[in-house]
Amino acid sequence: MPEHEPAVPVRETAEEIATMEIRGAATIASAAAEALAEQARAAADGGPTASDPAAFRASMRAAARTLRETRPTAVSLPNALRYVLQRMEGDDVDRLRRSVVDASGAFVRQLDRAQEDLGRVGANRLADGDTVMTHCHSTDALACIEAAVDQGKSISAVVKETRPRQQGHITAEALRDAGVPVTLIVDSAARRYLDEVDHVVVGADSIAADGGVINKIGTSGLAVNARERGVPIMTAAQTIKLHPETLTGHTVEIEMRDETEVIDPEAREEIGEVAVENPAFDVTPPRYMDAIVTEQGQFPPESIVTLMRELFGEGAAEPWAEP
Ligand SMILES: O=P(O)(O)OC[C@H]1O[C@H](OP(=O)(O)O)[C@H](O)[C@@H]1O
Repeated sequence: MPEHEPAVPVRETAEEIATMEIRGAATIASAAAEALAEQARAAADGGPTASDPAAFRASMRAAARTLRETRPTAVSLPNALRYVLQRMEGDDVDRLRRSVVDASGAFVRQLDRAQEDLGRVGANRLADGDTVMTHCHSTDALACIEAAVDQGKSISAVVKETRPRQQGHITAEALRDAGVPVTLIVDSAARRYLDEVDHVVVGADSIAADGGVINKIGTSGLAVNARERGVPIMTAAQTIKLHPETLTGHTVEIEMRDETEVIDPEAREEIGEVAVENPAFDVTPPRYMDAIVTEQGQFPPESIVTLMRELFGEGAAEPWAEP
């Protein structure tokens, strides 16, 4: 089987995911599904892949591998690739192309619907007059707060800036646009402000079979503090965040990012011989999380395995693997 260089839009999307120009687990998933549709169009358009179904399929698998290799932690990415590639079918290139483009469109529509549905579920947990605390920027978490506002509830927010990349700024802007009064704080002020907060709402990049929540670094400390203060904490996560490989004992790889996100080169030079580490995510044990809110309703973290089995079976196929 010849090596296939993915089409330009796939390489561009992969680069944007790796550099976090495209970021957030749900956004990464829809960008990856759309990139596969672009690959299908390009592969059907010319060259050996346009007339050879086997070459077309191989080019789709190669594109999926390129996208898969960008970032390791958010399972929404491989789940998106699986969804599209498992629906690739047909004996000729035209049918194959159509099946990929249709599956990609269906995936993205499903993603949007799921976010709307989970938003309503999460909103039901919030009461009029509540103050919520957020961590990082999660479109699933925002959907819950925005749905509560749409239900006519008055909600305020304490937004953690979320070092090192300060995605909290994106959350602050989004909430401000939704008419939510926002107080932006540094991460280390979170415990102090928990006394003024009714709910903590976070997203997830992956959810493990034991109910462990893998989310932006700092989530686990926030959850432990919230429990100590008696503030309920929920994770808003569409079911594409469920990590099927954890059903068979695999752990979720935590992405380690570059030290330049933590410290600028000049300060680094001055500090000299010390190690700098930059894990992007951590794991919150299920006992510190009150609920996982999905488009299928809310679940105690320990029971999420039942939903995972129902949706993903016992394993996780890798339809992008080389034959
Ligand atoms: O899918 P949605 O809810 O938008 O985001 C889920 C999570 O993805 C983000 O990761 P990163 O910023 O890509 O590292 C954050 O950890 C956020 O909580």
